[in-house]
Amino acid sequence: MSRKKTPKRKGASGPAASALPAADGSRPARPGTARPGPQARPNGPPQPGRPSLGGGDFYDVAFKVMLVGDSGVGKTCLLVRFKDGAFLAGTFISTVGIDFRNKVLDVDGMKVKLQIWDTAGQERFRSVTHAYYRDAHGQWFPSWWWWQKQAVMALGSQGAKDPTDGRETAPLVAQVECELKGVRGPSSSVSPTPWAWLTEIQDYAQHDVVLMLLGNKVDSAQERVVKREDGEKLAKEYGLPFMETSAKTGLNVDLAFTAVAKELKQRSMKVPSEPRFRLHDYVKREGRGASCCRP
Ligand SMILES: Nc1nc2c(ncn2[C@@H]2O[C@H](COP(=O)(O)OP(=O)(O)OP(=O)(O)O)[C@@H](O)[C@H]2O)c(=O)[nH]1
Repeated sequence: MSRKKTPKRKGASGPAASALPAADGSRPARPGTARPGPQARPNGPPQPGRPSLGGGDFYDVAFKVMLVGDSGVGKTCLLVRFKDGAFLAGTFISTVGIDFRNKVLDVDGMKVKLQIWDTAGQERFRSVTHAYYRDAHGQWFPSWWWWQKQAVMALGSQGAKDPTDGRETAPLVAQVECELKGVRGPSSSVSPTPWAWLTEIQDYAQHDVVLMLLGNKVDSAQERVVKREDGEKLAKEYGLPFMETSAKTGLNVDLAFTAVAKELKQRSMKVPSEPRFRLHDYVKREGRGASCCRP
C-alpha cells in the first residue's frame, strides 16, 4: 500500500486530490501497481479463467469494506495486521485522505476478494471519506453486481491511551456518550442520534451495508477503560455485531474480516444449499476473549 500517512501536524493542508485513489478503487497510474478496474473484472461464480490481483491471487467475487473511526483507534494497524500479519509499532502517523489494500480469502470454497479502504479519522478529512462511502462502482460499471454489497467496520479503542506516545485516544464508549450529550444538550428537543460514525454511515453508505463494531487495543490491559461488557451493551443497543480486537497481538483480526466476508458473500450469492450464515452468532461463538492473548 502506498503510505498515505504523514506525521501529524497542526494546520497541515488536506490531501492532494490527484494523489488519492479514485472512489472506484483505481489510482493514478504508477508502475507496478495492481489496480482494480475493468481489466480486473471478476466473473461471479468460480470459473477456470478467474481474474487475478497479480501474483497469482485469483478470486471469484469481490467486495468493498471500509474502516472508519476516530483518529488513533488503530484502523491502519488493523488493516496491516490483517494483510501482512505485522504490527506497526512506533510513532503514530495519522492517515492522510484514504487508501486501500486487497486481500483474497477462502470462504467456504470460494475466493473472496476484499478491497479494504482505510480512511482518515481526523475531522479535516471527513469530506474526502464521504466520497468513498457510496459505491462509485455502481456509477461507472452498473452491471458489476458483485460490487453492490459493501461493509463498514467501525472501530473504537478499548484503551484510553496510545501506548507509543501516551496520547489520549477517545475510547469507544466515551465517543458514543460524548456524541449523545452533544446532541441531547440540556434542553434540546432533538431526539438522540446514534454515535457520530453510525450517523455518517446511515447518511453516506448503502442502506443495506454490512456493519460491524470493533473495540481495538484490548492487549493493553492496564490502559483498558472500556469493559468488554460495555462494548457489547453498546453494540446491542445499535443492533451491531461486536468484537474486541488487537492489531498488536492479532486477536480476532482475521476472524473479524472473515466474518464480514462470509456475510457479504451470503447476501450476494444466496446459495440455497448452504446453511444460513448469521453474523451475530458467528462473532459471538468464534470471538476469543482478550485475556487469553496478552502479549
Ligand atoms: N497496544 C496497541 N496499540 C495499537 C493497536 N492498534 C494501533 N495501536 C497504536 O495506536 C496508534 C494509532 O494507530 P493507527 O492504526 O495509526 O490509527 P488510525 O485509526 O489509523 O488513525 P488515523 O490514521 O489518524 O485515522 C499507533 O501508535 C499504533 O501503534 C493495538 O491493537 N494495540
